[in-house]
Amino acid sequence: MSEPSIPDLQGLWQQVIATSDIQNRAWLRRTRPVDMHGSTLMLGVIDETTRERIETRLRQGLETQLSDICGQPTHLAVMIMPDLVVEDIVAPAPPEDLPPQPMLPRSKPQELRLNPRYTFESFVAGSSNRFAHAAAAAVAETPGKSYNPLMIYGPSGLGKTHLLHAIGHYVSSYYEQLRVKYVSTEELTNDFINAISSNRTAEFRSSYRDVDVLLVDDIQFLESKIQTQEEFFHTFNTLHNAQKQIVMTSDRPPKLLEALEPRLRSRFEWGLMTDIQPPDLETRIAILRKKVASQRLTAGTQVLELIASRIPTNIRELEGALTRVAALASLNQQEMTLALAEEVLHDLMPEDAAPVDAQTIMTASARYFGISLEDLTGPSRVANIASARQVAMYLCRELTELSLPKIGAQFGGRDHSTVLHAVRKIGEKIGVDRSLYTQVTELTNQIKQS
Ligand SMILES: Nc1ncnc2c1ncn2[C@@H]1O[C@H](COP(=O)(O)OP(=O)(O)OP(=O)(O)O)[C@@H](O)[C@H]1O
Repeated sequence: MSEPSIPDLQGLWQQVIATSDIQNRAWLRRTRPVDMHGSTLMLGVIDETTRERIETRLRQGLETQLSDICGQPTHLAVMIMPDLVVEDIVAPAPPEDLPPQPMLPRSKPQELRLNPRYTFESFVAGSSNRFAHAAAAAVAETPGKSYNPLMIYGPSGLGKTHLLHAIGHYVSSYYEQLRVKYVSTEELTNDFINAISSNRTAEFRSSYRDVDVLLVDDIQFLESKIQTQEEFFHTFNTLHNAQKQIVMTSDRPPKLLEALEPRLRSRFEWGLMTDIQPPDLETRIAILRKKVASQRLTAGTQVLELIASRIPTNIRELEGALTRVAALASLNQQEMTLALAEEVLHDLMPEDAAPVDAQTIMTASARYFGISLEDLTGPSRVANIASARQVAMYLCRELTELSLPKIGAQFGGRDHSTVLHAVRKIGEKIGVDRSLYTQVTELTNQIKQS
């Protein structure tokens, strides 16, 4: 290979940045190619933190990418150059009011109430979601500048919320000055109703309009809520006029949100609409593989293939099945074998099982645990009642397509974070508490057969 001249080097490095995973790009913008010696690219970085990141986490992937582009094995030599000018390799440009370099990642999921697991890093892109993933990544990189609004739609459990949270994490990590707000449409509606009843609409407005990125989940729940639609219409206009980013998810494309005001529907179609389809088998296996790695589990390819082939559509169910297989393996202190996976899947997915609703799960749970439905949905914190309630919430999340706020509403108007806590707790506990595992399995069977 003849050595590329310096301008070519910039082009080469931009190609590398463009084909890197989104979560790495902010780091790569803190670098600049300086020279090429033989097959070694000298890379300048602005500080020690960036050097360390590249040396410990990114080097291998970057060298593979470089070698692919150059057509021969190519290596990196990284050096700190504090005076490095990095603006001109930033593409596309960040919003004007930002400094040219991204801030160091910082995490504020607590304030934002984002699920820390829902990041771009943990999202598997495949043919069914590639476009939505790329659009979300573009919006996260340059909020308000690429597609506005961005609307991601598709059936339940396919990663829409995951992508919305990933945008929130990315923007709040790399653009310190930008204010991000994430809400479910149920919360938005409740906030609005509370604001009206307590005469605090001005506060409501500023909390939704003084933001740079507004992320609204499950916008289909605005249907038929005339007053909230009216309010959201003005919020939308204010933000859009100010080039603030709006991202929404929905279970349907805007044109099928029939009970939505036409002027709102048409605004939702202004920017980019992108759907997510059920993942193909390979993507499902890749998702399982990623989950196994992140939870430090061990499972052979055959086991993952079996789970992925049995659960063809909903990714939440896919994860639920893996959790159960892992739980039984842990209880039995054995590997996740094919036989064990078969056993769990047989219980979880009997042939011809009809879809179940929350009411069925709640009635069956109350009966199974010998408590009343009132207790299940009431305020009691007595241990056996609270535990039954958590199991019922867990099963509602696993076996239905209801969102966390909707499940909370079924259980006496509880907050979505209470449901999330229950789902996580039961998911973890079934791996260490055999009697709980048995209860959850028996109850699932009863629900599926009812
Ligand atoms: N491509 C993916 N890679 C990794 N995990 C995924 C992917 N898609 C979905 N998941 C996981 O599947 C689960 C369900 O996804 P999510 O809650 O985002 O679905 P959704 O489309 O928003 O569904 P709903 O409309 O019911 O809220 C989550 O735990 C999410 O992390």
